[in-house]
Amino acid sequence: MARHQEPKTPNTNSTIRKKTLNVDSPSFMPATLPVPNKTSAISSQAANAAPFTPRGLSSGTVTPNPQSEHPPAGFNPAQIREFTPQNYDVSEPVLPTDGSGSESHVAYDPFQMPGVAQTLPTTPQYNPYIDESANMASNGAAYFQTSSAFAAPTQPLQYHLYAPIGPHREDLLAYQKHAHDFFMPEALREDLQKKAEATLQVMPNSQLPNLDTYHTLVALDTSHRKSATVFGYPSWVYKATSMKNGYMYCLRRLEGYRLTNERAIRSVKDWRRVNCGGVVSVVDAFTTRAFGDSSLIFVTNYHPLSKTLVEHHFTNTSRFGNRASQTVPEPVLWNYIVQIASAVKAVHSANLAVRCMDPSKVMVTDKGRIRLGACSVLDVVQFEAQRPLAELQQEDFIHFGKLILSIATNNLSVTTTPNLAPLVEQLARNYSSEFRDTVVWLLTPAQAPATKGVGELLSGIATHVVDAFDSSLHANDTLYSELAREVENGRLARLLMKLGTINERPEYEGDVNWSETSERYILKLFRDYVFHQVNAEGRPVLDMGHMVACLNKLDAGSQEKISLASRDEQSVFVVTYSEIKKQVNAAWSELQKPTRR
Ligand SMILES: Nc1ncnc2c1ncn2[C@@H]1O[C@H](COP(=O)(O)OP(=O)(O)OP(=O)(O)O)[C@@H](O)[C@H]1O
Repeated sequence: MARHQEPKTPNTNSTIRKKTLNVDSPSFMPATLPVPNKTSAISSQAANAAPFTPRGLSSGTVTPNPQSEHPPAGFNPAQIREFTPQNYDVSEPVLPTDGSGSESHVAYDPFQMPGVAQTLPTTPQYNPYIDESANMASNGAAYFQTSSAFAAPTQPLQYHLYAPIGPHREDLLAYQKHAHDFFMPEALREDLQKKAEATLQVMPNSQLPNLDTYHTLVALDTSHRKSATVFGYPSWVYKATSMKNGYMYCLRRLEGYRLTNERAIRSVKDWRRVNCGGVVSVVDAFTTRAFGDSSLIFVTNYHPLSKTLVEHHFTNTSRFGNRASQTVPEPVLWNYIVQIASAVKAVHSANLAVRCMDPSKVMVTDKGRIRLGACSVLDVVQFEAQRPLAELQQEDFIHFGKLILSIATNNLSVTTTPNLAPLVEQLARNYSSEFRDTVVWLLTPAQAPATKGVGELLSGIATHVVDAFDSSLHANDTLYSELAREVENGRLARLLMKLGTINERPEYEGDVNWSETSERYILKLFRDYVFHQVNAEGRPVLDMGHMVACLNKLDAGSQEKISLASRDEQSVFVVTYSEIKKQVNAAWSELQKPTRR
């Protein structure tokens, strides 16, 4: 532990002797304030305690002497209920900025909106952010514009109040907060971290070649068995890094494919126009001999840790934790139907056809989120067939129906079953007639010359589209609230980095006591105040809410005062967050200075 030196000229308001500082320490109440009339409730200890009168508030020097102010033995401020907590002490005196030391008792209500105050035009409001407003006048004008249309003066944003953005389901009281209320939910954080890890994963001693501008290939196939049923060629899937931009992409390799017509591969560029949340975006296609054969490569967006519908519903345990059951719930299937219908709409509007909707080529990229994963492949591979677009688009509805039927009946051979009637009948056991009718509609070809359109499908399932839209709005709200919480993290991280470079610095420009002297000493005590407090039993206070609140107030430079006790408990400095902020910035600037020669 570092030695403690008393500062030579600390920038403080007052100094008193004090026994213990803990998180419940009350703010001092100047003797001139009216004493609350609570005689019946006052404890004997509090009644006997000498009223604290701050001395030399404006002197700015430390005089650790006053024996008369030493509290009686056994004095425990934590037991005194009558003291007002430090946060937003409405009776806290406001020190004049001229440093005269005289006190004026302007009641400050931080929740009083200026526009609401009746007496506003005549009574000057105490502005706790006076420093910030000065700064904003110079460099924040673009962000905090004052509209002359409103008569009431605007107040700067109260950063440290840390407003939680709703909607909130739980009706919790203000104090009912846990550490996780301040941070991202564990499940979401874990999911994002796992995805980042998967994205950055590399294969040591990989024998896989570099392809065109793609390097660091990692195989994504979990089985070594390859069937050619879907595309007519065995296919392999890799994750790769682009040399051009450093992003990861998914490469699908069709083994043994020989390109005979250049126009076949050019058809892929039409797929770049399709921008839909239900389709894995197609980026490029090229041929290569890097694998020792003639292979066709499709480049698509990479969705880390995604699974195919087969892996998700037809294997024992899915990535999202639920045991794959024999019957997939109907709401899940409606959700799939809505998402695929939206994808089909986007593809058909781009004058293309999906063509491949095999369950092994539809990706589950997140909980309840699916994407068509192998678009454009059959356009190239079956280019020579030159089938009319209208015919392919009509066929999409049948592929769609077979996909849903396959998941609903837990049967992977639907695509090769000639007679689907028994499987359709099976739907009646577990699903509504509306669901069954929708599947039948998809599977039944239109009587020529009539054609089916995706608009017709969407109006038929409109109520389910609205349900899916509503749950999407809820999911969006939830993520937005999470985002709002995380917004604060960047500021706190910067502040912690600054404090980390200053606190306990072993040496600066030959001065081994640099971090312990002058205003840096206050920063050391501030760190103790934020992170090293103990409760009445001497146990560490691990209240993250306290830490987050302190750092936010420091970042905002609040005028709220706190008392910082020296480690030997002989001195206490009463300082505002605003002063500590100036000290952090001063020490940080000093560290940034060029080296003295
Ligand atoms: N765009 C993508 N982003 C991330 N992972 C993907 C992407 N496309 C496919 N994958 C993953 O690659 C793996 C292999 O995909 P593939 O299409 O080969 O499925 P498969 O079940 O092996 O089918 P088949 O037997 O027809 O090859 C799957 O786990 C799938 O989740």
